[in-house]
Amino acid sequence: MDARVIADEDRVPEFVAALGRGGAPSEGRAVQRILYVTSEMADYVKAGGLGDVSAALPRSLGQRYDVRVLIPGYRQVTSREEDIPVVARLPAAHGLPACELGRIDCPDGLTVYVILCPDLYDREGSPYGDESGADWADNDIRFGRLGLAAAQIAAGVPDLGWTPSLLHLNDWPSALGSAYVAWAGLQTPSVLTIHNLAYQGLFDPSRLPGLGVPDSAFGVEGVEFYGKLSFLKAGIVYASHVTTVSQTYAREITTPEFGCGLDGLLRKLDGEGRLTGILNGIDESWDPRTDRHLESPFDPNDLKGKKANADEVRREFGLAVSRGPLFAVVSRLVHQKGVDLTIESTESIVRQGGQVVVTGRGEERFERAMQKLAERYPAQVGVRIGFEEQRARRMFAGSDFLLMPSRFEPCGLSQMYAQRMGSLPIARQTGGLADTIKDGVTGFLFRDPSLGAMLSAIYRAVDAFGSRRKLNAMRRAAMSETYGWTRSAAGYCGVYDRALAGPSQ
Ligand SMILES: Nc1ncnc2c1ncn2[C@@H]1O[C@H](COP(=O)(O)OP(=O)(O)O[C@H]2O[C@H](CO)[C@@H](O)[C@H](O)[C@H]2O)[C@@H](O)[C@H]1O
Repeated sequence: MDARVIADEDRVPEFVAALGRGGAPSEGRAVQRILYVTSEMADYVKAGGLGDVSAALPRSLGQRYDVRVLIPGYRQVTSREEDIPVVARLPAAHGLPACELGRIDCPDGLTVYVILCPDLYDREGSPYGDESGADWADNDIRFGRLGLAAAQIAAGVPDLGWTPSLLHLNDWPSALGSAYVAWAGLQTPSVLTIHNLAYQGLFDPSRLPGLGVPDSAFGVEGVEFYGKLSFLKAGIVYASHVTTVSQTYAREITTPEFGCGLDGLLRKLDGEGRLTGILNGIDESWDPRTDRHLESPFDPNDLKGKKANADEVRREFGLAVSRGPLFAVVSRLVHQKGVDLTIESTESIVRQGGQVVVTGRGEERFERAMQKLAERYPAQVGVRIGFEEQRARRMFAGSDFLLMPSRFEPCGLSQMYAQRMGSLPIARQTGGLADTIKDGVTGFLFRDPSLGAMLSAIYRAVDAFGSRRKLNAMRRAAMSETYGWTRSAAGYCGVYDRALAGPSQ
């Protein structure tokens, strides 16, 4: 069945007006329908930046398209919503079980379809693993089911009354969706966004039959990656268009240094004009004038309130009262984020009269090393292992600087949140960090992933801290940067429209 034929027949010109946002589409023009497929959505569950993006981008695109979200029915979703009405049933295929499709209508008008399959999703833990951090052993089935559900919806599901014109897939957990579409002979175009190339969803080939991967697809031209099945590679091979979350990262991933073994394939895509970098935005709730989680509001023209937030953060982390600079770390504690460099630089920061507050969760060795620093310098270093957004907000608002020495960073959101809250990022010049921080104007960039390079950026920051005029000028510049979703949404519109127009465009 050609899903695009169905899409053109089913006109919904009243859609935008019904949402009360944007203008009505021009007379007689069909509103294209986008199914945004994701494994995280901050409304319900967030393990990292993908959750933020999935909550904001579909809403932002709602002015132009009829965008609906598809997510697995994790416990965090089903326990939050009273009764989720079942709107369709999706049949089993291969080793992937049958499931029901629920529908949630968010108060702001966004429709979220939920895959109701308690055996796969109703568990205590994160979307990807149990409470100890170990990946679920059946993640191939859990996320194969997500990709297949997307393709089944694209094929047209009886009773649903809605068939997407395009699938927008995100990262490896939904990437198999574009492969299922291709293997079923559907014409529905798909866009795959890579939020992090380092996570590829690799599985043993013994899993192929359960997922219904055709033998012919398991080769270098298809879904095989060094003898394993790669969900992400499947998405890259079969999607109509691939995007990633900054222009610099889009260039970087075509090189062996950042390409995680997929740079050859990505270079080919780039050569065909099928790889695009679109910077993420941040939503409007990140505003120090109105954020009710802060101790005191402030704005670029009146920064007095920032001090009250700093005092509160010091209290919360049990640090000594101080007039020195306060550095924050809000991060997954993993190699990508250069946490080892942060740990190594902390002693120097303390010697210069600074204090460091850390909130994060991740690899045990980094968690332990951070906690050791806090034990060694209890008045200067505070560490909270965990993930709590409100604390993160207070830290961005209260700190003077954010440490983000990422080894690679597809986009990065923390540095944008920090700037909006007047905290100047000290970051490596890579990926989205290079695209969102102006060195010496809104933050401090360094090139080499080395302690020496990071310390020289920290010295520059401490120096700026010594001049109230310079510091406040930089804070004002950082707070005035615009990182809204409008610009990003326009980028996705361009990509969608090209993919919808077909391969020859
Ligand atoms: N302990 C904690 N407590 C509270 N909040 C915490 C936290 N640890 C992290 N966060 C928050 O989680 C989010 C992390 O987003 P990032 O974009 O910085 O990184 P992540 O690597 O997860 O995302 C990947 O996807 C995103 C989205 O595309 C890309 O920006 C990024 O480069 C890519 O690596 C931010 O909202 C941050 O504030």
